[in-house]
Amino acid sequence: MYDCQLYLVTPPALDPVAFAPDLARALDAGPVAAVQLRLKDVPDDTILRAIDILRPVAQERDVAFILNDRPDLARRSGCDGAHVGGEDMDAAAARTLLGDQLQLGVSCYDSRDLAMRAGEAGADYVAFGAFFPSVSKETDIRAPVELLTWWSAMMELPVVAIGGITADNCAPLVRAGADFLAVISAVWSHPEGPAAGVRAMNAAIDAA
Ligand SMILES: Cc1ncc(COP(=O)(O)OP(=O)(O)O)c(N)n1
Ligand SMILES: Cc1ncsc1CCOP(=O)(O)O
Repeated sequence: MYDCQLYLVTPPALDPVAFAPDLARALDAGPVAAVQLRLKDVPDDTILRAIDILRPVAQERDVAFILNDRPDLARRSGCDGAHVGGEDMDAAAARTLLGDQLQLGVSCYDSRDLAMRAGEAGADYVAFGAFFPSVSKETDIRAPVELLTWWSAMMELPVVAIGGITADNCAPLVRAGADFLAVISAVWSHPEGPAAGVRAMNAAIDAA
């Protein structure tokens, strides 16, 4: 059995009030290690309102609540951490904004160099991807599975795999040493609903 856990990233353009019961049902179908709130191109007060509504749903279930892109807002709103990528800020700047206590995740795409530097700058996990074509985010990057093998053989720091991951294609990522599988559509667009999506992903992780 591999030690790999599910990491949920929220779907785009969500209404937090309508989404909260879906999130609760998905987490109750767990285990889920973390939820990342990922809202793009919206004002700060929209992000803060979504945090107010959704953060307790995760934290009451002992699921870490991570904010995408905005370590500054994460720190002042009770989130457990923030996730940043190359277009947001570098890992050291994010660590400074978060302080010592909150978790920092850093997107490293398919770059070994970015990952090494993120680790040195105080990341709590590095993320590689996209591993497969994603309907949720356009990207030409295709991270090879060997990146996970290389990282996990060499480093203690946890590694997240993201991008087009489904119950049908995740086994090689689990076997290659991914500590977390981050998904959007495999859960939120599952034909039988998000709880079924969580159950299918966890069954596939267990079967890997
Ligand atoms: C867990 C995780 N990994 C990677 C990403 C992608 O982050 P980024 O490259 O900053 O792109 P956006 O998500 O901001 O579009 C992520 N969000 N989460
Ligand atoms: C945020 C992000 N970064 C790389 S791919 C991706 C989207 C992941 O969503 P999905 O699991 O639907 O491919």
